[in-house]
Amino acid sequence: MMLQAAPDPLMKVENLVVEYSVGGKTIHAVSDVSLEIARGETLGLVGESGCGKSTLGRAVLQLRQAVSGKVLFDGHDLTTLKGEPLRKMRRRVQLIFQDPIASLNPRRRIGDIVAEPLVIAGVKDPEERRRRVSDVLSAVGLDPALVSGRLPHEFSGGQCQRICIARSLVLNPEFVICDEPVSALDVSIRAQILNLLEEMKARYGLTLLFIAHDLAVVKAVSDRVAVMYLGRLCEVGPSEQLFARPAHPYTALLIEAIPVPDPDVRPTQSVPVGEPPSPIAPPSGCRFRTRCPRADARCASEVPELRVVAPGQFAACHHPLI
Ligand SMILES: Nc1ncnc2c1ncn2[C@@H]1O[C@H](COP(=O)(O)OP(=O)(O)OP(=O)(O)O)[C@@H](O)[C@H]1O
Repeated sequence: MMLQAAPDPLMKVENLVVEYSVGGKTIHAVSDVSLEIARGETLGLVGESGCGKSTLGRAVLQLRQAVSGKVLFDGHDLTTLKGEPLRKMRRRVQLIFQDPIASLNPRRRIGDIVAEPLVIAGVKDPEERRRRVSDVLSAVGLDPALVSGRLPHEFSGGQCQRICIARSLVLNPEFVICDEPVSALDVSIRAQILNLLEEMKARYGLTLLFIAHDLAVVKAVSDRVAVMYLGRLCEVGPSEQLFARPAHPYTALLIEAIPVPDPDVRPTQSVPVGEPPSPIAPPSGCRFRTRCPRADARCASEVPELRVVAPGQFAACHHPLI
């Protein structure tokens, strides 16, 4: 089923399937995922490590080829574009990575790093490049005169993430995929970077796909949230509504496991017991059934489709909680 987020979504993923082949075996990383992201929206994508979040993000950007399915950006199917038309489209879609320090070339100066997308995009006038780099560095809270001539190792993790954000915004993209943008950072500066992303979103009119395993972070920034388990979506809905009344047992367990700031209050339940099954041989029917307290025979034989459980909220579960 298609999940209608807006009459004219900026990004639309249809029945996307992405697999890896390792040692003759197939890893089912993303299986039949459909999603829509409205213009100006932040969609949070959550799930345990290895559930396919990054693979989905990379497949959206065409950094990983999908086995099947479509990725429609502003009406254009990116999976069918090649060469210059794809490069043109890609400039409108950018990615911010988890590890800011590792994603900056240690031998290049900050000014050149941030200017690189402009060079690749063919902005030939050095004066224009300097102006755009200076504008975007100021926007992310760095002084262009002080930082442009320096090397990445002279900056902290938080400052490096600011530089990465500047680099991703220098071409004025419309859509940005933030893949765990704060998980490698010190807890004390995570809020600053999240605030910066919010500010940049407003200033540049961005639409964001925000990938994270940390539900508290996703809750803070997302308009809607999509929950992924072992390559499939299990629930999608407006953020506040989904956190207040989760429908999928997996979402409920993830929410119950969010650490509470008060040390005397312990989470009532931990993240689902045990490790997720292997994506090489995912369980039949509902992939969550082997760890689900509500599973029965039907869950083993029938793949649950995403169905409406409340206005704007969808869950792929035979026994939803609401
Ligand atoms: N390049 C690759 N080659 C083979 N298998 C891969 C590759 N990248 C990811 N995988 C596998 O695909 C599955 C999905 O991985 P992915 O990194 O997309 O998940 P994730 O939810 O983003 O996890 P994490 O938060 O740990 O990055 C995992 O089983 C992973 O081991």
